[in-house]
Amino acid sequence: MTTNPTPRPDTPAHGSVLEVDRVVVEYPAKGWRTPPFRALHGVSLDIRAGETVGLVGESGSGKTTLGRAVLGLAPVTEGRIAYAGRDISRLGARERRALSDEIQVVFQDPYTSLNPAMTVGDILTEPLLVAGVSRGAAGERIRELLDQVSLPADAAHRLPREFSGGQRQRIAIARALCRDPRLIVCDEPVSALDLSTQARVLDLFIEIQERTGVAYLFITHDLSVVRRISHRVAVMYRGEIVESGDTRAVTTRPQHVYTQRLMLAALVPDPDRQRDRREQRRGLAAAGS
Ligand SMILES: Nc1ncnc2c1ncn2[C@@H]1O[C@H](COP(=O)(O)OP(=O)(O)OP(=O)(O)O)[C@@H](O)[C@H]1O
Repeated sequence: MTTNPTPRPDTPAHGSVLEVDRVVVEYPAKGWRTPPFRALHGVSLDIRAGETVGLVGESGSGKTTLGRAVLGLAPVTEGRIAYAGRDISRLGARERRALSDEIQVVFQDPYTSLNPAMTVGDILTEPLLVAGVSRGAAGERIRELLDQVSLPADAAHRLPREFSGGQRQRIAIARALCRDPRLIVCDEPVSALDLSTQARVLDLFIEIQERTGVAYLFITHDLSVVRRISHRVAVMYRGEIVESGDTRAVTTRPQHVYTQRLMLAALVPDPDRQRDRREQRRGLAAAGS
């Protein structure tokens, strides 16, 4: 991250919002000759109220699968996932829908996660009406939500395609906030954004958390993002959490050989990121001139 090096506050000392206890996820076999694919091998993790836990690891290590298991979108074969002390590992569709007041998601791609045919107002109204909020109260809430994510009130009348990637991600965040969730699964929510937009959207996540006390399971492959946003970090490798702890400790003194490799890989300059940084520096120079 380029801006705002302020460290995250201390880990909040509240009870667990989410407890993942030795969870195994197996995806069904593709054919009768192949066995089911075990994507998670007994993963344990907890997230406290108001806390951000970053989940890092290489592609295919199981980060999204864990997020999907929390959301009830991947089958929990063994183990238990508890939300506020209640087992949510194997809920029926109706119970799961009721839980969407409490657990929400922001996906990676702001270009596909919003219905292109709906105005922003309709996108935000839908979950409110489903929750039984009146149209009048929904209108008021939408103005409040747009203000919270720093979008103008007239955004409600426009379509997603009329917004930039960063603005679309703000709309997705507003949608996630509609029903005051206590936990948001954020699956690579800034990966599709350029560096300066990433920094602003991360600041928005942090500001919302400080105001509402929402907790984040923050999935990312980017260590600079995890350092910026997470109180604690868990490192995944081949379906297991191989190391976890305070972000600063894990990222400055990694103990597991895989985490050490991940840190070393992050030091190798990435041509796309260098180009981003050059463009950002040019933009800042132009703005200052
Ligand atoms: N629906 C599915 N059916 C079968 N296998 C799957 C399914 N979804 C994911 N997998 C497999 O599970 C493993 C973990 O995938 P997952 O998407 O959770 O990893 P990830 O760490 O999030 O990767 P990325 O960073 O690339 O998104 C991979 O081997 C993947 O191929």
